[in-house]
Amino acid sequence: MTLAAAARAGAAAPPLVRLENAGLYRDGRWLVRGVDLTVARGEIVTLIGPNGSGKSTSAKMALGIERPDEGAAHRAPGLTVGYVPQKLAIDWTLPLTVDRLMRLTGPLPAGAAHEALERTGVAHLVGAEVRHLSGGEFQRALLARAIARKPDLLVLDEPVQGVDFSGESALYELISAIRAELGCGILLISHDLHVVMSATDHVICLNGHVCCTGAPSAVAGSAAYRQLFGGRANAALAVYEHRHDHVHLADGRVRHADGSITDHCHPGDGHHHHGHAHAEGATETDEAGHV
Ligand SMILES: Nc1ncnc2c1ncn2[C@@H]1O[C@H](COP(=O)(O)OP(=O)(O)OP(=O)(O)O)[C@@H](O)[C@H]1O
Repeated sequence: MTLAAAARAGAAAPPLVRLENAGLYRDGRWLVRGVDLTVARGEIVTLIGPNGSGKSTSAKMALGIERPDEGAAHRAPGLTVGYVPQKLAIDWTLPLTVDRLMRLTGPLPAGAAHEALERTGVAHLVGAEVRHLSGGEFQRALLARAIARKPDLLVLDEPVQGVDFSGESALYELISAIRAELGCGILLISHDLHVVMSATDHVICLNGHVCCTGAPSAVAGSAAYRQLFGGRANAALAVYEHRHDHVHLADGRVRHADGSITDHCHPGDGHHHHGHAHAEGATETDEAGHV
């Protein structure tokens, strides 16, 4: 049964794509190994990890661009995919309009290019030269190109690169809205831990292998994740610590949101307004595991 037929029949959505213990071996080494991931319709799954940790490689195995040397990659029959690659092989010295960019990989139904460009907010740039676009406009044009055929699965490799901070959140909001409208699944690769952690359903943290995986709050609280990202992890973690307005220090004392340190904390002492996490023997750095 095709995906569309399954949806019409109201059948439980099968995974759009699944990697099982997948690994890719090149030039005498494993680029990545042991990757398990599943993306279902309506779900945003995010791959995070340092440079060279195998994020793009894993996405390419999921897409079928690279074939795993061990493990397996499964895609739903008839799956349609929209892909925003991290790098585009474009000759920037040649003229290329946005309209032409939309059709580089094949013809589009009448109106589809306009509709997609409209959805991503850059329809007015249809005749513009791609090389003249700002970072944000370019990413929106690439996103339009990826959604123009209304894919079942969107694979977005660093979709906010070259976009400033305020533009980033607008773009992530747009991506979430598109997920809801198209009902597609999204496999997202991102460096923006802070934003990603609040925008995704499931996080897979890679470092040549799966270092940790789960709901964003669980991954953010894991020691492996914090070791990998250090200070940046703490910033991302702040998203999940909004209920925590104090920290239990290793020596048993309590540091409050206003910076003051007391021997104990009491619900009525005015320092905090919500419940708090008592972490047995927890230090400042692993307290988040108790969110
Ligand atoms: N086709 C290939 N042949 C050989 N090595 C490759 C190939 N593709 C990627 N690599 C290497 O595999 C490793 C993982 O690359 P990958 O692009 O998956 O990392 P990434 O996590 O997406 O990194 P980044 O955040 O820098 O984009 C890197 O060391 C890269 O140089």
